[in-house]
Amino acid sequence: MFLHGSSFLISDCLPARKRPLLTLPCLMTVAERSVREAVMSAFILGLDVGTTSVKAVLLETDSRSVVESHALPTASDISDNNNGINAKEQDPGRIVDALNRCVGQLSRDKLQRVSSIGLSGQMHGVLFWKAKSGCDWLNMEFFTPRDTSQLITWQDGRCSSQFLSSLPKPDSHLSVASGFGCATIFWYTRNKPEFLEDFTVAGTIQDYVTSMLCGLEECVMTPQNAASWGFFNTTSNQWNTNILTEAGFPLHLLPKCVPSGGFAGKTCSNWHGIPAGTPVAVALGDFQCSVYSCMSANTDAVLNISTSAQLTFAMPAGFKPPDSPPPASSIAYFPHFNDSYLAVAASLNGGNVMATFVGMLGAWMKELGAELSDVCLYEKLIHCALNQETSDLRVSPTVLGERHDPLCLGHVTNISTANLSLGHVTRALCRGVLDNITAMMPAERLQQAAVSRIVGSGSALARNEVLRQEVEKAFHQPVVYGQNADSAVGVAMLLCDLR
Ligand SMILES: Nc1ncnc2c1ncn2[C@@H]1O[C@H](COP(=O)(O)OP(=O)(O)O)[C@@H](O)[C@H]1O
Ligand SMILES: O=C(CO)[C@@H](O)[C@H](O)[C@H](O)[C@H](O)COP(=O)(O)O
Repeated sequence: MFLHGSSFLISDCLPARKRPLLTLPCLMTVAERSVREAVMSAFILGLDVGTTSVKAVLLETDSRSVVESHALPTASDISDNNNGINAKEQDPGRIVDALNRCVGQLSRDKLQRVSSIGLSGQMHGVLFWKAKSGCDWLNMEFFTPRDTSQLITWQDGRCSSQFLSSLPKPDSHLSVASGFGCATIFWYTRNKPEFLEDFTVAGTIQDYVTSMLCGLEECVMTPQNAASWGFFNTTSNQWNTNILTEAGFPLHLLPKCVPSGGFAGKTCSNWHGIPAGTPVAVALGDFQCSVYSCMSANTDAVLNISTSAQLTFAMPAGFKPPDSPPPASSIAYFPHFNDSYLAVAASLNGGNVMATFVGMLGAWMKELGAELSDVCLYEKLIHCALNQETSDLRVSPTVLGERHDPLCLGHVTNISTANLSLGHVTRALCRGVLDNITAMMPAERLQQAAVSRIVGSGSALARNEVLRQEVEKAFHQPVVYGQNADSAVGVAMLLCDLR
């Protein structure tokens, strides 16, 4: 299997016939490879700070191929702080610890020849920190967070529909939802203003890591991540400062916007062998980077399923989004690269639905006096569902609601005595994830956009054959799986292409 202790190789997650072509070094003998590496220039380090796991890849610049990759779960969810507000927070200490361990697993000799670092990560969320004391650098080798808040993630549900409707109308084509940085800051301003007094800077988790690596006292952010916070106009690439000021928003917490592909600074210290002074790009969105890694034609649609799920296609060059968002639309237009846009059905319910089911079963078993690890549960559930090719059980798995319809939570229908096995339930759950996202982005929209192929990406898809089978049933178009389907690869490829 693909698990090595608690870590896994990204390429190992794909079935053998679909494995990425990360093989250039394998075609060479060890001797040829060391000679080549000795004279070879450099590697780009691509990092993705995801909701469930962090990933690190080394991309060889001359061949533009991935030569090493690792992923590690962050196990950073905080479960005991709910206080009835439907909070979803993560511990940045655990995230940075997983990132340090993940980078530390890459070959040190290659890390010493990293020429630039690119980060992507989970969008929408917000972390607060103190400008001068956001982290401690230990032994001038790695850093740990110091004066920071928890990360309030994109899954956070504290902003009710009523609260959101009390906010000013943004000057943006993107509406604001719970879990969006600006909505969360508004929530603190109105419900717990003293909390904000402890902090001077805010950003996404990937922006925080970038700032700490570069020793910055401010936060710099790309339009990709700024758009995901809300109250940002992607045509002017500016925050809605007038609207926000009038509404009493703490403007000093807004990051400085820098174009996607730009650099934030240089590493302020040696980091796992990467020399101090290595350029670090401003962090990008994981969604855009996963698309960059695997969309090879503008007739491709990309279906990424990691913790969340996105089905997306590229809008034609020159597309300009409307001035304001269409009401309750399940499709949004997110900035990609070079003034282009992606039309996306961004579902809050992707691989996390399966993870919730696994978590629920694990908890039930514990209460009943039996224990099985999550890895074991995934394996058994997938096995059972592979033996149950179809099911008449219907699972609508929107346990987090959706941004366009937050109150539509999950439900199960058509339950009979004959469809209650684990195989039926898992099969129906996986089908439900696909039914939901294809309802958000109907087949006609894909046809109108002349989409001729679906490219599947994301490790929830790569690690779950039942989900892949349901993908293949859900679309008229042929489905292929991304060769280098991962945000960490995407951000490294982008930096390589920008050289
Ligand atoms: N052992 C496993 N077997 C199959 N699927 C898994 C396993 N562990 C996690 N997953 C799936 O992978 C998802 C997380 O994917 P990942 O790429 O790590 O997320 P992210 O990029 O959001 O951090 C989980 O929500 C779950 O559906
Ligand atoms: O909601 C959107 C875009 O609007 C998501 O696509 C965006 O990628 C967010 O980063 C995800 O929700 C989190 O990403 P992941 O950890 O599930 O990969």
